[in-house]
Formats: sequence, structure tokens, C-alpha cells
Amino acid sequence: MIPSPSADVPLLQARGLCFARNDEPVFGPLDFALVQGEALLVLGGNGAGKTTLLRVLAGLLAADAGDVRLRGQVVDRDHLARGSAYLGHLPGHKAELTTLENLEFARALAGAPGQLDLEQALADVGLAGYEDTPARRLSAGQNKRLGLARLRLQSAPLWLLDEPYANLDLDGIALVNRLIQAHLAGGGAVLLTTHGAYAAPPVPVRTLELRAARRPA
Ligand SMILES: Nc1ncnc2c1ncn2[C@@H]1O[C@H](COP(=O)(O)OP(=O)(O)OP(=O)(O)O)[C@@H](O)[C@H]1O
Repeated sequence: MIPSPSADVPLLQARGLCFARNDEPVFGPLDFALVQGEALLVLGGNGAGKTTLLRVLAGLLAADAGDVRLRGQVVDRDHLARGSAYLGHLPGHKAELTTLENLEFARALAGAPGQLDLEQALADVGLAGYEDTPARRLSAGQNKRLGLARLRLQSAPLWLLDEPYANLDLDGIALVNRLIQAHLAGGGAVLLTTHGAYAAPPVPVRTLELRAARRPA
């Protein structure tokens, strides 16, 4: 079971977290914590390990050392996957399904209430009129918007957003900021990555800077 809420323990805490590939360190050891209503911005250049860190926190990759706690309890990868909502570089939509069908699928996976208005969810991310468009025909920015709509169907308090501003126009950047703000105001927490300074979260954030641990041969 995912641990239940408690105001005075961090929503997410990493201690001594390390990841290596073929014995080459990618990041770590990292120590950080994130409380409800807080955003943590993970900074670092290309290859610094930002995506890898988010994939570890989302339960998609196993850390080599250290532990991750949700609400104070050490959790395994299954719990991490269930306790977080991950928006990665690759949107992971079903290419042949329409945008609306993708949301229906995501809603079923998330066990979200059936009465949620998915057409409204599409409209909220600027995809009104694209209900019957297969995901494979979306642009990169539209794909990101569909990913943002899917994110909102999940009830996980921890959002892990990998380069959420990438591929978005100014209106899309403002949309990401509105969603982050609403999620934080609702008691959630957000960990997001960026290697650019072209957009930033709408709230004061703490930062975690990663540096590439490995040098090319
Ligand atoms: N699937 C993989 N197999 C092997 N090495 C990988 C793989 N994915 C990433 N790496 C390596 O791991 C390191 C960290 O990559 P990662 O994608 O986490 O960096 P990043 O900070 O997200 O970079 P970017 O800003 O370019 O997206 C890099 O050296 C990269 O070459």
C-alpha cells in the first residue's frame, strides 16, 4: 500500500541515491526531500542524468544504492510507479488511438472516475477539435499537451515532469505553469527537469544540480 498522507514528513525523500550503467556512475549519491506544495527543479546539461533520475523515481529503473521514501516509508519500484505520475520525453501514447481514446485508456489505467469529462480535459490543454485525431498525427507540442491531459487523470500526489516545457509555445508554457500551480495548491509536489532557462515554474523552487559524472571515452 502507498503510505497515507502526513503533513510533517516529506512526500518524497531520497537518501544516498546512486545510479550507474556498466559500472560507470550516472548520478549520486543524491540526498534531497520534497514536501507537499513544493517544487524541486533538477538542473543539468545534456547527459547529466536528469532523465535517469526521474526514471528511477518513477520506478522505471532500479537504483544501485540508496533509498527512496514516500511519506517517510522506504518504497520499492512498484510503489514508486503507483505513487507518482511521470511525464517523460516520449509521450507513450497509443499512436493509432485518437486523443480521446488515449484519455479513455489512461483513465481506465488510473482507475479514475468514469464521469470525468475527457472532452473538457482535451479542451483544457488546447486540444479541442482534435478528439478524433490519432495520436500519431499530433505535433510534438500537441503530443506534450495530450501528455499533460493524461497527467491530470492520475491521482498521484507526486508529479515527475521531464522537460515539461520542451516543444511548447508560450501558451503551452503558461499551461504547464497553471497545472503545476494547481497541483501544488492541491497539496501535491512536483519534481521537474530542465536544461534550459527558457521557462521556469511559477513558484519559488529549490534546485538540485546534476553534473555529468561520466566522461565520454
Ligand atoms: N538507454 C541508455 N543506455 C545507455 N546509456 C544511456 C541510456 N540513456 C541514457 N544514457 C546515458 O546516461 C547518461 C545520462 O543520461 P540522461 O538521459 O539521464 O541525461 P539528461 O540529463 O536527461 O540529458 P538531456 O538533457 O540530454 O535529456 C548519459 O551519459 C547518457 O549517455
